[in-house]
Amino acid sequence: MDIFRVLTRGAAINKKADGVSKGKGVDYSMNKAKDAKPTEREEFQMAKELDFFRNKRIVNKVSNLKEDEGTAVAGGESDEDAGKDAEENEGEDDEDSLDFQPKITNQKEANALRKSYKGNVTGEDVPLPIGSFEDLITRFSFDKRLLNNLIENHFTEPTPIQCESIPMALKGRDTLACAPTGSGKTLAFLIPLLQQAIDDKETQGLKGLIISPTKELANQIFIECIKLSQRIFLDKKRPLQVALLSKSLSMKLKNKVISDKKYDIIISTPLRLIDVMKSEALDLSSLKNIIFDEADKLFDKTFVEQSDAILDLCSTKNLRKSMFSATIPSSVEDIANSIMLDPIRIIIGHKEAANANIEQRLVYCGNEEGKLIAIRQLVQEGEFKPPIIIFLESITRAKALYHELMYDRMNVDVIHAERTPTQRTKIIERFKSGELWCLICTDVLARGIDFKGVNLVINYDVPRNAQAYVHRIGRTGRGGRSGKAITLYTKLDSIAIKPIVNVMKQSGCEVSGWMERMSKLTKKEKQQLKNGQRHPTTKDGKDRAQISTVPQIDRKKRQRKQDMIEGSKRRKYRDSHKDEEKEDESS
Ligand SMILES: Nc1ncnc2c1ncn2[C@@H]1O[C@H](COP(=O)(O)OP(=O)(O)OP(=O)(O)O)[C@@H](O)[C@H]1O
Repeated sequence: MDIFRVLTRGAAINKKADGVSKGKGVDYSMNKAKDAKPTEREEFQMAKELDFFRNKRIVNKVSNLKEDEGTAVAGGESDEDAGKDAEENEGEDDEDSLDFQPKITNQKEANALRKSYKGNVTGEDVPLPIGSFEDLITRFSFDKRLLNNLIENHFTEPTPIQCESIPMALKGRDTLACAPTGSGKTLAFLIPLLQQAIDDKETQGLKGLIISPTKELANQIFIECIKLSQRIFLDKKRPLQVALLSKSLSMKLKNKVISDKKYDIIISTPLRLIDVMKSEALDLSSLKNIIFDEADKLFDKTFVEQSDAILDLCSTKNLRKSMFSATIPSSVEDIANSIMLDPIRIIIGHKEAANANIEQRLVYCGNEEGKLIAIRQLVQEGEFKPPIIIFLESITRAKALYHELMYDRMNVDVIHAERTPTQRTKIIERFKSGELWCLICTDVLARGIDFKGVNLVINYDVPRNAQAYVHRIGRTGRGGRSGKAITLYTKLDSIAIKPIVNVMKQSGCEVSGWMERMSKLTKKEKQQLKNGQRHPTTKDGKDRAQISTVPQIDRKKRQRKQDMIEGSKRRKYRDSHKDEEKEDESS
């Protein structure tokens, strides 16, 4: 069957005459522009307490503020000019010129606000949340340039996690924060971090460190941080400096080509940071804040030693620590309590639930062959609407599905740990621009990555556990949009599927009687899952059939053809990317 033809029929894409997207002038109907308004129906469907992104127009007073200090944000001026303006404007942000009234002034208002978004905040002496970004001005002398940068980027109202965690951080409190995927946790830690770096302008050297488990996520946080730190100068000549600890920067730091005193905020993966620290190329003695994004990942068995090592390297007294994730198991809470001082615990919604904007579905496929058939059925029924992400449990299986769908002439590519950083970045760019419709990947992309318009997530293989499920499906339904997640399972997944059913229940999905009954894990099954044994008889994944519905003989022929195409592609790719590869190696 020529899946491609069916796919293009079912995909419901609008070919725009004016070609909005970068790629081939194709715009997915579901891939809305950043500031596109939801339809009335969508708006209606969004439960009030789940509308984290109340798209209120920029309040008048804030737009007045922008006009008042237009020079500091006007585009096209040189950094130096901007620096002068910024310097001249300093001290003007007194309360007289900005008579904003804070929205949340007392405990009663705070309680009502928390109830509206199902926020549960506990700890000693918990500060009031903010009800709007304006509240920051009156309560914390928030920097006008930072507020402008928020507005310029269309961040006009804080999301619930931002309402809570920003004041906690600005009050200097350690925080453990859990909020749904796609609900704005990145800004929740970046906004106060930037404000604190501005407040602490006398200090030369690193003040804030953000640790992220993957390069892709570190890069994404860096980009957000750059957006918010535009045109902010700490004194006449010195802009607020943010850096991603890339291979090339770490080399420069090690070789003393760049002074480590240059940066105010650094974003890094654990290993890269430890590597730089081993060479004593980064001084952490002025560090005031450390943030662990995807904290449960950073404190699980893969990363815990590295995260501990990082904490050991941070010698500053009164170092403020924060942990953020969409899933915080109790083991991580225990760690948080052991390393933090009087932490405040913020939970938005239910701790083990998925984002409620995501429609979740399970599809029973009997066996491996059934999974491919299910994909083809989704295509035929018009449900396979790009952009789509498909998750698999291993590199081998991701590659196999990629070849299978390529053979069906679908517009797919694959990302896993064996692809080079350049390849990964390129594929992500193509997917973001709409040029690539379907991204196949392993769990390397399961966490944190913000692809705005993803329509559908397919778990081709059942995720390892409930947390992995929540993060994987969280690549859709982000920023207040709705999304769909389909999990394919076979008879081998009879145990592994149970935690997923439980997440569906916690997230308010309708769960049928049989699912309800099957969701209960026996003691033995719990132990099995703990040991990584996810189906009743054999060790995890070992006897899964290969991904293919094609007879052996055809498969071999097809493989030979595929190898030739791949070989030729690789040669072409190598020729055209020689320089980049060299750069990768040297950086
Ligand atoms: N106050 C806001 N107003 C409008 N959009 C926002 C706001 N805060 C964040 N966003 C947008 O929401 C999207 C999701 O945010 P973010 O990536 O921080 O989610 P997250 O909670 O960290 O998700 P995950 O758990 O998957 O990492 C981003 O596109 C971001 O730009």
